[in-house]
Amino acid sequence: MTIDNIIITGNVSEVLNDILNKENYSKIAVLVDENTLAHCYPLIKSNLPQHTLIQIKSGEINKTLNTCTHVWQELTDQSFDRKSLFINLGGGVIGDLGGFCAGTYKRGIDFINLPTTLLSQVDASVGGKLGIDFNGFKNHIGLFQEPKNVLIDLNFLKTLPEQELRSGFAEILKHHLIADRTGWEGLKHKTFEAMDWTTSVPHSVQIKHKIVTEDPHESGLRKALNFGHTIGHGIESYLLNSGRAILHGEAVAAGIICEAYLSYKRELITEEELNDITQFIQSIYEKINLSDLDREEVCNYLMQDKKNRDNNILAVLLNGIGSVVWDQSLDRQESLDSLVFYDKL
Ligand SMILES: NC(=O)c1ccc[n+]([C@@H]2O[C@H](COP(=O)([O-])OP(=O)(O)OC[C@H]3O[C@@H](n4cnc5c(N)ncnc54)[C@H](O)[C@@H]3O)[C@@H](O)[C@H]2O)c1
Ligand SMILES: O=C(O)C(=O)C[C@@H](O)[C@H](O)[C@H](O)COP(=O)(O)O
Ligand SMILES: [Zn+2]
Repeated sequence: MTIDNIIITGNVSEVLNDILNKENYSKIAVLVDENTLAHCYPLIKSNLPQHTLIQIKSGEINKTLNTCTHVWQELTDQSFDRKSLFINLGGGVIGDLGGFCAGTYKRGIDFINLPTTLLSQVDASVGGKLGIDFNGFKNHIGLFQEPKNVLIDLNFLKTLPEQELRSGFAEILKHHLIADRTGWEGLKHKTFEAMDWTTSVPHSVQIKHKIVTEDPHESGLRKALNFGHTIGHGIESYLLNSGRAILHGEAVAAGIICEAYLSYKRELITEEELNDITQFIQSIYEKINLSDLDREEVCNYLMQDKKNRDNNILAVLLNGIGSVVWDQSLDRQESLDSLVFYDKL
């Protein structure tokens, strides 16, 4: 299946080779971490023309400027010029950071995303949001720039740990809640084990692609994709910076419960809809334990959310299932209340 520059294939190596044969890149770099080097690189290696491997350490904790410096240094040492190509072979951390490095090196060189996690296949590789964390704030420094191509191959998922699959599933769930009411009605009765990635990956890619095509730079509609992320990023950032890191999707799942609760409090969804969402998420994700003090700390992080304006926290809430409203002003007490609701589940 192909949507614009996104190709879903069962043979990523061949498709990549075809693309490279049509271009005349001066040099090629492939960015990996230790896991994608071991599990994903073997799937593309034999068909790749001469290239340089650049390796970084895995994990959100390394999505930082220091890691970028290492990448830019390698490109510079090996005289990569503006006709070079950068290939991101990995999950969302590799895609966000590698895309940021490529998009800024000599003011930008082409890059191709080969997403290897469920989360990056259904979300992070699509839409050109690139960046790194700074001073502990998520994606604080970055830019919008589209990859030349996104090549999605479900074969990569065969080696992905189950916890990572569950994390990626949170973004699939988000896509249903913000844009597909009918799909949610079917999904909510399923177990995680019954999920079929061959249908749900293209479905999610279609939803995300449609939104980012309409509003690439997040002036309005694209904020829908941030549902669950106001509180979710607060939880993720706080726990990362206090040495208790959890996965992005795990934080987003908790954020979805909190923001669904806020939607219910504003009478935007019914109690039954809220219950369906919380029960479904509770059946898939372990509860994140947050003390009173932790919840206060999480709320401090909300002040740096990129959707804010004039020091107002502006969240995205559900407006019925399958639809959202954005720029919804949120005060600290409401945010705390939503975290208390989550805690009491
Ligand atoms: N740009 C966007 O639109 C966007 C969207 C959603 C999330 N994100 C970002 O994406 C990041 C999370 O991405 P992620 O969940 O892919 O995490 P990740 O990139 O950290 O990858 C998860 C883990 O799986 C390993 N791995 C990757 N592919 C593998 C494979 N096929 N087999 C075995 N191990 C493999 C990685 O080495 C890593 O340890 C966060 O930083 C988040 O902010 C960005
Ligand atoms: O693509 C988008 O737009 C999203 O918001 C997708 C999110 O799942 C993703 O986590 C994104 O990186 C969050 O963006 P941010 O602007 O809140 O950092
Ligand atoms: Zn996300």
